[in-house]
Amino acid sequence: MNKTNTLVIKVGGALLQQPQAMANLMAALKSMIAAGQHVVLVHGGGCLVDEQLLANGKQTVKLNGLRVTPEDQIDIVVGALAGTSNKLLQGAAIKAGVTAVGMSLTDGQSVSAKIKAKELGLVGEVVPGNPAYLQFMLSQGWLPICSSIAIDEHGNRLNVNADQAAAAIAQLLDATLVLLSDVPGVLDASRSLIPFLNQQQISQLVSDGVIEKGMKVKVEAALDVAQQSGIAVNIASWKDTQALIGFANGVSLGTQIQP
Ligand SMILES: Nc1ncnc2c1ncn2[C@@H]1O[C@H](COP(=O)(O)OP(=O)(O)O)[C@@H](O)[C@H]1O
Ligand SMILES: CC(=O)N[C@@H](CCC(=O)OP(=O)(O)O)C(=O)O
Repeated sequence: MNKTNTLVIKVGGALLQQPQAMANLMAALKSMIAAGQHVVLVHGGGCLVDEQLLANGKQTVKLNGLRVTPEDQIDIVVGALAGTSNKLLQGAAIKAGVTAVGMSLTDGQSVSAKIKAKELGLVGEVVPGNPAYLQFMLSQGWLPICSSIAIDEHGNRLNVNADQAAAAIAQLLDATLVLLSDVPGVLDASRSLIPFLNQQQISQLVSDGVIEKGMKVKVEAALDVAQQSGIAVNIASWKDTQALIGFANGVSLGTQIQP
């Protein structure tokens, strides 16, 4: 664990379709917060975005794991991520007895954002900004629940990949980062869990096509944080909440991405 005793936990969107798993996660977070652990929850919601785009007759295009976000899709994306996904998680937190604050990336200038690349449309890249807003909430023992929607200096709403969003928040708070997904961690070509990965092994697995799509974005965000902070980043499943509690007490978890 890091020196600030802060854990940034990112959950992928598939969790939001499983109420029992959300309840289990919130119960685990409640016990961690009661034990004095500071926790920030950053969330995705890619599958809810998919559903809403489909319901509105829109096509989804992804480039290197990132959703191309044209202007005529941004209302739907913001609604699905900063609205439905954020409030589903806040509801689960409140039901579990956790004091939770729903927020998005640019609240209190926590991060600053700009358009990542013209061909991606309204997709943002973010860098750490001012930690004061998050630090205040953590000092109260509250759980900030942060969506991956940002706003740039021109007022444009931007869609940020949630793993990259969590990486920026972890850097902002000098925190330990855990990325929880619907798989036990990074899997090898025969679908076995890889316990440790360094930069060289990651490059090899990416060029072999074993790590691809959303996992490629995730592993690269994890490596970036690990190398900048010197603290390993773990990729694991949100299904095993006991393992998460164990991790807060020093037990290994999923795949460890090493600096
Ligand atoms: N080597 C790999 N190990 C595990 N999952 C992988 C790998 N390569 C690709 N994936 C895919 O990446 C997915 C996780 O990324 P993503 O869908 O973006 O998750 P999340 O929504 O949790 O961020 C897995 O469900 C799996 O389909
Ligand atoms: C630019 C970009 O790709 N944004 C993502 C944001 C949500 C996300 O990352 O959700 P998961 O963590 O559930 O995958 C998207 O639109 O799907």
